[in-house]
Amino acid sequence: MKLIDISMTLSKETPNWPGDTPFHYEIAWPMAESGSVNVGKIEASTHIGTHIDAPFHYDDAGQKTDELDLNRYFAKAAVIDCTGLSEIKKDHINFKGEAVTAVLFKTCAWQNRQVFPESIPVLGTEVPAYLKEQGINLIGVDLPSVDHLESKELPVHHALYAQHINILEGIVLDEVEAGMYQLIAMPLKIKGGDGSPVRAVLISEK
Ligand SMILES: N[C@@H](CC(=O)c1ccccc1NC=O)C(=O)O
Ligand SMILES: [Zn+2]
Ligand SMILES: [Zn+2]
Repeated sequence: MKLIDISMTLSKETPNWPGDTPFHYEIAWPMAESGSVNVGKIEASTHIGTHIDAPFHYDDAGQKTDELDLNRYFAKAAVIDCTGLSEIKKDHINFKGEAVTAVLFKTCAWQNRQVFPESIPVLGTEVPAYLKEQGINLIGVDLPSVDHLESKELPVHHALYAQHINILEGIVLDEVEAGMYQLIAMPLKIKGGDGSPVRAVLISEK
């Protein structure tokens, strides 16, 4: 069994959404003071690095992070190569496989993870309904958002939500071949949360 880590490293270099809270880690209580242990503390946006959006992120009445169904984040996943596309259309989504519930889009459009990208590819408006028909309840992107970065209406977030499809963002798929995998990307159990960083991994089916 081969585990493939598809998570971003969290550090002060991890780019945050413009204006949002950057990642910060420090040792709040060093061994020299506590006498026995180093104890760290962290501060960050819940939308930093590799993370999931809880529906509460885009709907006041939506599910919170601690209310999410974890089965969605332990899923048979198809990685689809969309490298070079500026809009991902229904026709690009061709996976074969039984019981696939997650689709991960490999765009390779966010190459330098030290900086926030200027523009990113997005999903076509017909894609969410099509994915729902295929039994998909989670999508993942190797990008900081599923919508255009300057969008305030977040039409793709809402179109996915209308089809009860959850969102995973900021995965790293550069070295991952298109194909079938088992995905594990568990959110933290943050009470009332709007999202959560995750440690996302794939297990190769080969
Ligand atoms: N939709 C993005 C985050 C996002 O839109 C955002 C994050 C922090 C501050 C503002 C944001 N969006 C709109 O102004 C995401 O899900 O990570
Ligand atoms: Zn997010
Ligand atoms: Zn999002």
